[in-house]
Amino acid sequence: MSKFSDYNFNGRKALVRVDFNVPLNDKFEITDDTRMRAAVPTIKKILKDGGAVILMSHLGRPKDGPTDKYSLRHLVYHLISLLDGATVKFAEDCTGPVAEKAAADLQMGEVLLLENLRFHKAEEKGDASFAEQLAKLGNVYVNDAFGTAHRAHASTAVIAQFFAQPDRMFGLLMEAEVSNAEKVLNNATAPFTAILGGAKVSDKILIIETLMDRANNIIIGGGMAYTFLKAQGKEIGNSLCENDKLDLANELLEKARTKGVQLVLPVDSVAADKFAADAATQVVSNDNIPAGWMGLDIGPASVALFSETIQASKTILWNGPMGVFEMEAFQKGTKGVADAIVLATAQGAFSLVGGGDSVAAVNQFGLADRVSYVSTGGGAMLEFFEGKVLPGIAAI
Ligand SMILES: Nc1ncnc2c1ncn2[C@@H]1O[C@H](COP(=O)(O)OP(=O)(O)O)[C@@H](O)[C@H]1O
Ligand SMILES: O=C(OP(=O)(O)O)[C@H](O)COP(=O)(O)O
Repeated sequence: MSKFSDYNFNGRKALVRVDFNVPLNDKFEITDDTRMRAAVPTIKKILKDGGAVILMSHLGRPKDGPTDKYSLRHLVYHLISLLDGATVKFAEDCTGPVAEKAAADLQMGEVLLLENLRFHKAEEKGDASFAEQLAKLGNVYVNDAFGTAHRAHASTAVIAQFFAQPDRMFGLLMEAEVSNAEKVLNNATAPFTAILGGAKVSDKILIIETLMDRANNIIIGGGMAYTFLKAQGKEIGNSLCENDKLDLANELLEKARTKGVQLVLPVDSVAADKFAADAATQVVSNDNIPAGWMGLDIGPASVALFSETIQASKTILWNGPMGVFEMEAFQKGTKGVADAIVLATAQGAFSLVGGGDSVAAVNQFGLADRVSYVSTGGGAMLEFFEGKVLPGIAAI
């Protein structure tokens, strides 16, 4: 496999898959640019060599084609500033005549950002002819999207077959992420605690079973917890829940018991009467969320319970906020868990925090430099720790 730093991009148009799936607020402002900053060294090296860069990414999970909310156009000005004023052009589509003309007109030293790949259903389907159309835009392929390496999509995995060696490779971010994750995986000291939360329940619940082979403790908070609580017969009101995963949740609770893995669930929640920053709130025990209310954060007793396990751990892996930390009323749980991880780290534990929103939370609290490693990948990092070869890595 060719090594990115040894490759000379002079005169070449590099098609670079990045993960620019950054959080945006309702004014389309970027609230955390970690993933963009993390891709800058790769982009700069190609430009410095005398090459041109064509960036491909997804943003969010658009369901019905092009929508302004999910347009990568919102990222252009910030990208220009991160690249010290380099020329950044934008193509309104990632394939077809618009993209082809923009790529053909692109000059060496310039950057072209393509519109959201997921505006085409073919991307997530891993459609080979869509991948081939993307591949035609450049003459070398660089995968720097660690955060999306667990997806077998057209731009992350299928596209690689259209580039022969040495014209396909990982970028600097992907190299660094994989090497760090390998180091942690091979040197993890017990007790090993995985902390899961967030809102991508149907995806990430599937990871728990394999994680049980590695982790001594699995803490489950955030939106992920309520499927487990409901499976235990608790009243969760309108909290986030995957009703078709209730049996799986019960099986996982049973497997944890059999394997001697401590699966820790929240004991209380900050319940809200609506999903809004100005909602009425109350702290309730988790068997008692009133009908019509929803758990939007873990409560103080849960923070204390989780902190105890975290502080007794030597290796800590965290993906998924404990609540809707974007709203002030629901950020105490995430902050409390972050504080416990920082304390454990100061006492010698190795802590790895990953995922677009989890990293945004840690940055928001000013704690990013007090954990051992911040990863751009959430689901990707978890699947790596399951021992899987991620499709984006295998394809290269
Ligand atoms: N109890 C909850 N109910 C609804 N959403 C939640 C809850 N707890 C956390 N979230 C949301 O989960 C989102 C992050 O989930 P996810 O994408 O899985 O994390 P990451 O991006 O770190 O991998 C955040 O936007 C947060 O508001
Ligand atoms: O944000 C991401 O993953 P994460 O929420 O697990 O950190 C990646 O950009 C992948 O996005 P996806 O989960 O919509 O495929």
